[in-house]
Amino acid sequence: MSDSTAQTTLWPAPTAPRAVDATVTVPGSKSVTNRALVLAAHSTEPGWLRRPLRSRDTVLMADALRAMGVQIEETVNPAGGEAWRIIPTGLHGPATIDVGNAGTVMRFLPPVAALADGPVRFRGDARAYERPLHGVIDALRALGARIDDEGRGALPLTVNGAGSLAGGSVSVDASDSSQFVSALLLSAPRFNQGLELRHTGRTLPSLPHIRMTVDMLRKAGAKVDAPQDGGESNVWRVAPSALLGRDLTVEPDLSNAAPFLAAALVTGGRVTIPGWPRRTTQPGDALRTLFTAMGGSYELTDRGLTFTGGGRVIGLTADLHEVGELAPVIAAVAALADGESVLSGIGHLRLHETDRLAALAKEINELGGDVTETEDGLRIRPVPLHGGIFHTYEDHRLATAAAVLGLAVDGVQIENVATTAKTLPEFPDLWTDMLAGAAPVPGRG
Ligand SMILES: O=C(O)C1=C[C@@H](OP(=O)(O)O)[C@@H](O)[C@H](O)C1
Ligand SMILES: C=C(OP(=O)(O)O)C(=O)O
Repeated sequence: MSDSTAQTTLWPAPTAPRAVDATVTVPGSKSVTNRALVLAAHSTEPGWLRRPLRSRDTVLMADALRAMGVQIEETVNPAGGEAWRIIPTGLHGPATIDVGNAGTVMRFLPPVAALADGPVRFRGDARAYERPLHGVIDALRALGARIDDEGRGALPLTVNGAGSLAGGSVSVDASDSSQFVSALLLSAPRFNQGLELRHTGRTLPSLPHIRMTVDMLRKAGAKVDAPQDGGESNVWRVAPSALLGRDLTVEPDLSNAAPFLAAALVTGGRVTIPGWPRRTTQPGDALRTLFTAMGGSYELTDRGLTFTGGGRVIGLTADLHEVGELAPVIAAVAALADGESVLSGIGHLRLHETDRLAALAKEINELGGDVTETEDGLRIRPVPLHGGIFHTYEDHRLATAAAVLGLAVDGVQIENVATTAKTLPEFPDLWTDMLAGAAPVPGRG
């Protein structure tokens, strides 16, 4: 969490003048958009991606695929939002890919590069060089790829693609990140022998994200056996096959809905998120039950999800292993609750955009809070907070968590709120519009 304090722009987080009552249109899912781009690049025919998320992580993904020869044309969707036409071509190097600090880009693309013809070099933000990539690098090597990583198991690296990859059986320890598994599965239909992946680690975080990978692979025509179907636990099998071009409309990013639903909870107000899917693999769907346990209630109708705060915020004891992405905002809500919270199962958050456990504890405590790090999570005792600077360590979810605290605490100043551009560039406007009770942003029909 060390290298981010150079940014000094401060955003005064608005306090909530009253209970919020707003409809907030949340842009598309990062995880769905970036998986869809990879699958479309592997397809045998062009595809459409409607209402994709346009943010730093997804633009990095699109630009990286373009660098390997994929055509991505950006058009306006007559039904609202954007529509990207993806025209797959023979993947090739030489190319240089900037992964920024996007886990999806740095993990999902080395397997794609292994299928490209020519060298593909990967670089990224300073933090990206600290995030683990060993699960992807070691597995690709075992499956036949040539990779120069100076023995680091991390960036920078060059994948010397040969135009095809043998594939076969491999064991992976993905306890650091579920993205190791998703990365290999997403490209596996294109491996000559497909893939049999056995997870050997002690724990496997973010299972909903792996289910999302399997679901999207199947919808693109891949044949996948997965533990979620009651098969052998910890083993995924993907048969070699062609993939279909899809016409896919991206769901709203439910993890990015977290701060807005949190606003309903902590102000005792009401927020509606249009387009909330009835069925989804997104981990953010768990917010319905998690925030209900913290004192709110919800209604899921054709209009979307309406979440209503109950006037008091209850502390939460929960294992967030499957939904770690939600932890920063939940921690902020917990700091405003009327009882202690213990969030566990999220040791892997130390490997995210920043060490999120250390950063949350430090920054909430700087505002007068009482947060301690445990071995695999956080213990949060609510105490009266005061204003101050909340450092964000170039972590979008630290910034949105700080905004939640700012609703109830005067004088919270968020350093570099623009870091929300990683997945939600519109965040400051959506937030102030919500507090003004403004209408939904245009673009989503
Ligand atoms: O596959 C994905 O789209 C993601 C998987 C998760 O990663 P980890 O398993 O590393 O937590 C999640 O936190 C990340 O934001 C997105
Ligand atoms: C962990 C996250 O991102 P990444 O895809 O960079 O891992 C996140 O968005 O919370």
